[in-house]
Amino acid sequence: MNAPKKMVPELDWGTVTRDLDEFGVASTGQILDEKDCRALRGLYSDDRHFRSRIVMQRHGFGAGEYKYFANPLPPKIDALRHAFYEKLAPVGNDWNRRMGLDRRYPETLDAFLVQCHADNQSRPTPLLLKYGPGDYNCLHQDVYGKHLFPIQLVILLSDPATEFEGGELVLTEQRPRMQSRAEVVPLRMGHGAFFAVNDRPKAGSRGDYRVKMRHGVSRVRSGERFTTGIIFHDAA
Ligand SMILES: O=C(O)CCC(=O)C(=O)O
Ligand SMILES: [Fe+2]
Repeated sequence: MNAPKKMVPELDWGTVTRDLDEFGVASTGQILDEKDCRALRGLYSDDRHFRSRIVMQRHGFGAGEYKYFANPLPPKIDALRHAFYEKLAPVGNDWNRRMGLDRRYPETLDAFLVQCHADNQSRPTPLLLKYGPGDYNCLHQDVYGKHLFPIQLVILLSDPATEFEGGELVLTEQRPRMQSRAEVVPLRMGHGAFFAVNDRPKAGSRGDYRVKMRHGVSRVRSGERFTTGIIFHDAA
């Protein structure tokens, strides 16, 4: 008999934490199989799953579109959001301590969301993004109010070998009084990356300093690219 398929894969959290600390971004390895990726992509055209649709060009965000999932979230997304939050909360707490911020994150996502909801940050933020030829996502930060969890996740739902060209995930790190550094994150279908939402501490020769991160997507040169984003704070 086959064992039931686990909803949440085991990740190498030691490596994830180390890469997040050093670079502000960490590859996850495979999180979703091809069937999961196709199933999530398949939800895009059915508006019952979503609370809103954003056409990026209308807001100057880039080109392409995305939709925020409505509650209840797809079970897979909800399971990953809960499980990964618990692994990342200690990293967030360590970052805040090193940046001199008072905010500490509770152990569970539900406890954190109670805090968000108490201040009217209660709209779910996980989203599905769709890019066609020529589309791109300008460098940005997913901040939706005063409650902010400092790390988020994106998972690629299309196959870069066969389904699209271009469309690389790009991150920039802005250092105080220095030029910005860029990082391009190669992703495979079903693989993802954790990255800093905005500020993070960076270890320097004279202690920690604060760097500002932004993320975006370079121009899709051909084909269609889907991703799903898991942000842990809810939105106002
Ligand atoms: O499509 C991507 O790779 C990035 C999407 C994004 O901006 C996000 O998930 O917050
Ligand atoms: Fe984003």
